[in-house]
Amino acid sequence: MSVADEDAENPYLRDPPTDFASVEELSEDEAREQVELLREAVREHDRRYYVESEPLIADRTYDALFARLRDLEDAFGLEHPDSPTRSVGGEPIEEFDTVEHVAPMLSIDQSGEEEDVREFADRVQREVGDVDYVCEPKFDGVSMEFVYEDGRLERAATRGDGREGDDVTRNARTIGSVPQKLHGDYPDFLAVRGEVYMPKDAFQKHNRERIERGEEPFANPRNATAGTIRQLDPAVVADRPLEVFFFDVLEASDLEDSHSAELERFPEWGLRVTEHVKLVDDIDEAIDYRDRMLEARDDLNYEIDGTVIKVDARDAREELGRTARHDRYAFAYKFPARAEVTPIVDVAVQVGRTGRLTPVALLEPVDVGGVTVSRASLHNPEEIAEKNVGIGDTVRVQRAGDVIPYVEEVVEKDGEGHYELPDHCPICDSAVERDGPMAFCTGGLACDAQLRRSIEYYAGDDGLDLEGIGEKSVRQLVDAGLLESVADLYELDREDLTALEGWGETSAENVLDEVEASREPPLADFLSALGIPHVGPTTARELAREFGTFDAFRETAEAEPERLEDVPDVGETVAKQLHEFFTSEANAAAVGDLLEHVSPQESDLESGGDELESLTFVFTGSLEGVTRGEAQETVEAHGANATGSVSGNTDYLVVGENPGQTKRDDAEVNDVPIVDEDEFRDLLAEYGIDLE
Ligand SMILES: NC(=O)c1ccc[n+]([C@@H]2O[C@H](COP(=O)([O-])OP(=O)(O)OC[C@H]3O[C@@H](n4cnc5c(N)ncnc54)[C@H](O)[C@@H]3O)[C@@H](O)[C@H]2O)c1
Ligand SMILES: [Zn+2]
Repeated sequence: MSVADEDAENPYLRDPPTDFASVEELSEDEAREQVELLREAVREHDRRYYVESEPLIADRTYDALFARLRDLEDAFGLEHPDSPTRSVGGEPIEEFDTVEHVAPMLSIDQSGEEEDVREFADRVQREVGDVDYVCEPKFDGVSMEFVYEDGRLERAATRGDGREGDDVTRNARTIGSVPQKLHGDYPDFLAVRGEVYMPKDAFQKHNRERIERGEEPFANPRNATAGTIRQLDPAVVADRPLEVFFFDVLEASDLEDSHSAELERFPEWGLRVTEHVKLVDDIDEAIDYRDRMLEARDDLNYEIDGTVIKVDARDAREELGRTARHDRYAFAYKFPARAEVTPIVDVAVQVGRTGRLTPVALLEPVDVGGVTVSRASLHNPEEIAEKNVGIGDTVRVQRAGDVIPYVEEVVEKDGEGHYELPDHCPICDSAVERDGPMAFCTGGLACDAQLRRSIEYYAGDDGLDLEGIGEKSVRQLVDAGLLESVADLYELDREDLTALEGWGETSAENVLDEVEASREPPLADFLSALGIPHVGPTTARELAREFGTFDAFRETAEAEPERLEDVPDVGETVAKQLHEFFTSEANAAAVGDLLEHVSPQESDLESGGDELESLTFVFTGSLEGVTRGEAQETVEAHGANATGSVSGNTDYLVVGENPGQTKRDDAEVNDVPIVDEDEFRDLLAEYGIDLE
């Protein structure tokens, strides 16, 4: 079954409900059915959360689904050993060796309600009498096992499914606070549990760099940590600031008789422990502790999502035992979600393709409409001034549709005045100029950010769609000095490419083939690929239809821009943009360079009929008799759309030699028919269209 089918049937995958009718209102059959769907959905959420580090839903929502599943299983006697309520989420992933843990690494029973905490304490009291509790922050990071033999770090593994995890020892060795060797009088054998995390300030700094480099920032420090610890290249891990707090002994050749005594020895051995550990002698104090930590939360340099209350004495712990999912001696008292209102920690500046600077607020992670966000757009300097937003202010964050969240208003003003954009570009240091409400870097293609984005755009979906040339490879090529202009794409050679890290013969060959095949692009694609502001694929198609050749179009744009306004989609602003683009010396030179390598074809968009109207095609890989561009042009000439990426609206994915994997995956997911070149030709023939 494909994911698309699952989505249609399973209501608990995307935007699931969090309120449920009481379990008594369900018939047994209904309960069974809901349990099945919930299990399937929870497994999928576990996979996305633990394996992909890209959850689909907010933690609160997940918790609600999980609680519902458990309630139904309890109420209708539907417990089953394979249910996700009976295990710890997160299958190990293939790229790492799988290792079995010294002792099971379980989850913790948890709730945000005081009454549940008291119920936990009552049960402990009933089973083992009065106890002391150790209270600790509940770190929101990635749980790991560390095994020391004769004081040496032998192994570090992720929690995985609780029994087996991924061996990430090489990565863990790059974390400064993970000792390679223990000090003092350590036990011969020691397996400890710790939480690896990214400190908040380092997270914001790292996200800031990602934003400024044009990469997708991480949603929150936990995702950043999970994504980092599973990096295959330890050098990448070493580059990212991770830390660890150790918080439990899993097993040791020599054990103290209480958890607190154990924790006291950790620092002697060189194992880092939070200073916030507190030993208390009743549950009221443990509840007070949580309330105090909730207040202290924003002042800590690490994310915590609650506190953990643990029975201190080892014999009482053992008597309490464990379920398949959690140890019964501990309980997590969770914090409420931070909602929509949050402080701005810093501002990063993103430089776009046209040099436009977009200030992005870096936030304390906050829940907005069920999704954790840690950055929000501030749009432009004028808006910042109007809203009077500054670093340190507490703001309300909103999301509109799927676009990135934005800062709506200041709720609490911390200082005076508002954030001012730098007067030099953070990437290339050229002067920044204001144009109306917006600010631009004047560096042009001398600005690495603009250069990279222009190349990405040229090679992207709205441009010539060169597979294998994306954000990551462009950065690599620009950093290596191989691309100083878009036109340099056509000067790449095999030796340059294979010398780059991570490039093999095949990937180099594929990229060179793609570039080679793009030398005679359809005019519309070429116009769109130039990345002229306001000229996307649709407008480009209209322009191509109107002018037929690149030269005819350019001459008009240079000399008679008013005439451009006759073209559908083109108004005064766009006409002016086009005129400015082609009369700018830098752009004229860049286009001139490109035209040394590329000859846009004369457009024959007018010539066809509308036989294929309402169909959308996507092409991948190289076709035999024609270039991909020509095939696109042909279907477009007959009224169809040709787009760069597969979605639910795509009708056919046409697959040639060396096709891209992403498009095929997307087609599978969206149930889009995949056809090869012959089938494609047959299809056209049915409409009386011949592909030359
Ligand atoms: N959004 C989603 O789709 C999704 C999917 C799966 C899980 N989740 C979220 O993950 C959480 C459940 O995951 P979990 O099973 O890892 O539980 P958890 O992370 O909430 O709690 C258990 C973990 O707490 C950690 N921990 C931190 N500080 C600790 C301390 N001082 N002492 C002991 N342990 C400490 C341990 O490493 C342990 O792995 C829930 O909050 C759930 O919402 C979300
Ligand atoms: Zn710049």
